Amino acid sequence: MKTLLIVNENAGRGKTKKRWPQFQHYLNALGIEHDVHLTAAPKEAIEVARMAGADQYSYVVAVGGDGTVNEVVNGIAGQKIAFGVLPAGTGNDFARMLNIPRDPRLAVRRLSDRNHTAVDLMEMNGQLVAGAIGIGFDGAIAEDINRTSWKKRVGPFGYVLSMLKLIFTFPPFTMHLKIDDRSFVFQNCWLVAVGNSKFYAGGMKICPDAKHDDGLLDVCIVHNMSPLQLLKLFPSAFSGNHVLHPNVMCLQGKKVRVLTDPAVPIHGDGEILGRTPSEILIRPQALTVV
Ligand SMILES: Nc1ncnc2c1ncn2[C@@H]1O[C@H](COP(=O)(O)OP(=O)(O)OP(=O)(O)O)[C@@H](O)[C@H]1O
Repeated sequence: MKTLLIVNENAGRGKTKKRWPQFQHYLNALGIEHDVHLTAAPKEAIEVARMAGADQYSYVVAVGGDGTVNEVVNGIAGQKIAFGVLPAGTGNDFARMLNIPRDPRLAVRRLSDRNHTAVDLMEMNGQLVAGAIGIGFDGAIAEDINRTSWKKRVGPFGYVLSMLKLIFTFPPFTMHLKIDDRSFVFQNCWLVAVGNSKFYAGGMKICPDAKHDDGLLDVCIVHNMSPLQLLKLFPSAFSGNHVLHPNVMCLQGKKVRVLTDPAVPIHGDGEILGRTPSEILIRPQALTVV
């Protein structure tokens, strides 16, 4: 069984370069034969993973964080390849979703078990997303973080800084939402999050009831509140208790359409995916994870 490891040494704010030899030590100790590709630039992992089937690989493992996971998952789409992850990023929400340990020894041991599990994926405009899609305020925060590279390097602190910067200037929007055959209109909407996983931004439980293998999209809408009310609500997103607020609504479905006035930014697992309108579909059990 040929295994390819795609390693992003830049992940984890550059710490993966130092941690990677530890992973390699345990891979060799457990006799996992593998080839290695070290990425030289953003998006390269997509192209490398895209060629993996033609090169006879049965397993492709991302070594990095959620950005690397996203690139590899998109690259192997449509190929008969099982996906694995050795978490080495900052947030590691995909690994958290599957209880994959951060400790290199334990993570490599889990990989060596070769147990397979099927995981749902989301698809938006031809792009696959494994964790969560954020539309509106959340998308604007992701845009701000991606614009300012040092904010990426300070992890969750960068998220909070961008949030504080934007909370008093971001204009809430009108949203027409269609979930399967149900239609809704929300005024003064701050954000809508669509989750396959409950985890986002390094452990925040934005869609706390989301399950990665239930064939459903979980939708969380935050609307009709002042900037100060939103700020007060924010810490409760780490426990998932924000959904108890009367102006937070949770829904589920298989197809979500979002139309907003004005158009607002969208991110998928922290990567910018464009602006509304958007259509998000669930692809049940689309990914085999080892
Ligand atoms: N050689 C490289 N140089 C610079 N950037 C790279 C390189 N290889 C990959 N990248 C980019 O690094 C970015 C960050 O990687 P990744 O998301 O895996 O780590 P992270 O941000 O630390 O983790 P997380 O997303 O879990 O918080 C990705 O968007 C990827 O495109």
